[in-house]
Amino acid sequence: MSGELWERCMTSLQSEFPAQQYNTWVRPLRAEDSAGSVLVLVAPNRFVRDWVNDKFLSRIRQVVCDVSGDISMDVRIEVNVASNTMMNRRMPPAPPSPRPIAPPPPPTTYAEPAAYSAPTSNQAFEPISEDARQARVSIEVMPQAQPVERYQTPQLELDVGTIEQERKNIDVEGGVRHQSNLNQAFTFESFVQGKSNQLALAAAQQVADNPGGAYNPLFIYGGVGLGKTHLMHAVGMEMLRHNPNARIVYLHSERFVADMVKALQLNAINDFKRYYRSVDALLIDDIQFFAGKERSQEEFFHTFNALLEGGQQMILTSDRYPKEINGVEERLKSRFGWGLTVAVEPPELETRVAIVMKKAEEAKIILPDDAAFFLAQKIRSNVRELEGALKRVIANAHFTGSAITTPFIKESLKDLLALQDKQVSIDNIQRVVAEYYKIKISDLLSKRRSRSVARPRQVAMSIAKELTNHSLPEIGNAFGGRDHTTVLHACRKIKELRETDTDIREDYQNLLRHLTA
Ligand SMILES: Nc1ncnc2c1ncn2[C@@H]1O[C@H](COP(=O)(O)OP(=O)(O)OP(=O)(O)O)[C@@H](O)[C@H]1O
Repeated sequence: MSGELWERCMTSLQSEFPAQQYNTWVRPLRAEDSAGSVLVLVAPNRFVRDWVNDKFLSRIRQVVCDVSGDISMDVRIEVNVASNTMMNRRMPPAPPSPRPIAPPPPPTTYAEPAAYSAPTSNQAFEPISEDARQARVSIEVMPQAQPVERYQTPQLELDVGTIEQERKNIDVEGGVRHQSNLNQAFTFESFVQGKSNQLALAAAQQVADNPGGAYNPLFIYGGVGLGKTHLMHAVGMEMLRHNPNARIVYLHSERFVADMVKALQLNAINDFKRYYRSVDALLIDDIQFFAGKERSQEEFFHTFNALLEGGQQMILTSDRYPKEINGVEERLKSRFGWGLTVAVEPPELETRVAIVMKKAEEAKIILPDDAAFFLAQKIRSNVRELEGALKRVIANAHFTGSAITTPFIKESLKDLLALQDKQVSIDNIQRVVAEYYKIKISDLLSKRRSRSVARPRQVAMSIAKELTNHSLPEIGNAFGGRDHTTVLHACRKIKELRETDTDIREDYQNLLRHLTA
């Protein structure tokens, strides 16, 4: 049986499985050419193999029989784990850089060997002196820095107000000084579990308990402000709890790029390489920012291979599924999927309520249930927005000395809520959806049934149901006098498509974001 047959089976499975399940369990399976009626699938790790064997094997077999036209059902599926040899085959030695970098002009104030004082920002990597390298000294007794040019990389786009730099976790080992940049508030305990994130949470916990194991790299993807960074830090914090000396480095991918550019300028690329290859765990956020940065991708590719071979854990996040990141080399994208890829979805109302309550508890404020519910119902775009709204309410309550109640929230967030109420009318949804799909509003209200109009209409109806308080008959009426059952059908259809069709899911997210921003 051939890989080509499996490709066709995958297409069929993609249309029937929810996207998250498909992406996590089916998509990483590769077919090996095999003789007769045996289909050999290769899973990236034991976890995926066992899960597929347990939950999906009979369905996969059925689909293989259907697609191959084997009505006798005489097909055997074997799921194996990628062997080391296979992994090695898939990791050929990297070709030389296609674009050799011209040596940078010598910096005027740079003295060799470089010596640096303790980091002052949350940058991850700083070259240190040869003396320090040989001495393998601890940070407390590091020789004072010479006045030399320092890395002045831009500040990370993080909530630095809440980030406590973990200077404790700076160590010098083999001449490399590590700084984790972990946010101590982002732990598993402070992460609220819901349907939208339970798989990602379970995977993150597994990685924390068994770093460098079967789920390497762990790739977490999903929309803005949904907890990807939080989960990634939680793994790092948990690993530190198990082993306080673990060298864990978190950084935004822009930081990796900036550090690399500086290292090139300062002729310190070997220090840069040594730094990133000597960690126990490397956590890189928003990997999509590597798009178009070829030299950084090249460097990261080598780092990635070195860490994987060394059994060091990597966790990566992105706003989209690895294969869908444009401007990133194929060889990197395929490597992103070698471990475990999990999605975080926007939380449903109950989870939003639980998150608001948790954040209120952390801030030590009393938030009545109805007030938490009100906030969670009103702010749906993402958790960061929700948290921002709660912070505003808390600040207002401190300032005025008032108790936090639903009327107080309404008053405190008057402008925000007015803006939302104004924006999220059915008229506005129709306008935004029509613009998005480049059709006329009148098409949405018409009787036209072509796919190019019918699908956007269903999307618009479904969003109207989600974002407004209008009843199904009211929504039907607003869409050219349609029956409430048509609206109900549209909502069901779009819900189903959001789980199976990446385009619709992204369209829907984009529209929601736009309408609730
Ligand atoms: N399930 C959750 N439980 C508790 N807090 C959460 C949860 N999800 C998100 N948050 C909080 O929401 C805020 C934003 O989360 P985070 O920064 O992890 O989002 P993100 O997905 O990495 O976003 P971006 O793509 O913009 O980087 C953080 O303060 C985080 O603690």
